[in-house]
Amino acid sequence: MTTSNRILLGVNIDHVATLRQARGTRYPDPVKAALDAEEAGADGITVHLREDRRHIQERDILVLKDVLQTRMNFEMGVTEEMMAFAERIRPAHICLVPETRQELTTEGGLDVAGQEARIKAAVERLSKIGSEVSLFIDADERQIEASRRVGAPAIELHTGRYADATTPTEVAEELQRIIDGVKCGLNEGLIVNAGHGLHYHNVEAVAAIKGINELNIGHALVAHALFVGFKGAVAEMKALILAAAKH
Ligand SMILES: CC(=O)[C@@H](O)[C@H](O)COP(=O)(O)O
Ligand SMILES: NCC(=O)COP(=O)(O)O
Repeated sequence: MTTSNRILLGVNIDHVATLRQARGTRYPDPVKAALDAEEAGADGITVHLREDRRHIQERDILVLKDVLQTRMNFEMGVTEEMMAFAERIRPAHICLVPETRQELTTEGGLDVAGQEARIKAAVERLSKIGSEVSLFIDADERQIEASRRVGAPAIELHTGRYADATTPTEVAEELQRIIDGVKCGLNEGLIVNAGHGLHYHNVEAVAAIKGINELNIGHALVAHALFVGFKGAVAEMKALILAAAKH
């Protein structure tokens, strides 16, 4: 079991593309954001090619594939279209996420326990291209155990419920759920990442959990970048999580 204090920051650039797609312009370019993020200390770049293409486009992924200095974490729904695209791109990391067309954002984790055969087949197929496959799941023992059974080397715990919690009791309960999930994942021999809805005001408690490998953060960084620039936003977040992880 790993319990090191080292923690990585994966910068999700989806919402740079959201702004571009709002007007159908060529700017702002998520590729530039990715390169700035790397300069500011990002350990990896996360992109979610949604089925409805509301933000990231194929072009973004193709260019990123050629220019990234770090590594790409490609988030995708479990569909034949995405599987074929991933096989073409061969990203270092792939995170399988649940997707419904109408959702505002990713609501809840992938139901691995409820569709083990389908997810196992996807993990096997994507592992063959050399990608490290991760499953975006709720911090739920049943889902974590199923993730190990289907052969995924990594999981990403969905921190959205923690981020959305409003009362101190609710925040403490949701944080505890993540702490227990990390412990369970490590006991199952999995690499444990976390993300969704993390912000400058709520990230420290999660970064302080021993054994988390990487936090994936996007929306809050893009929002803060409006005021301090993308490099500044990433550098601030990186400093915050490294300091929290040291304690
Ligand atoms: C899976 C995940 O948590 C991110 O990819 C997130 O989904 C990106 O933002 P949207 O959900 O708004 O597309
Ligand atoms: N997988 C979570 C992610 O990449 C970033 O989510 P958010 O910070 O944009 O909510």
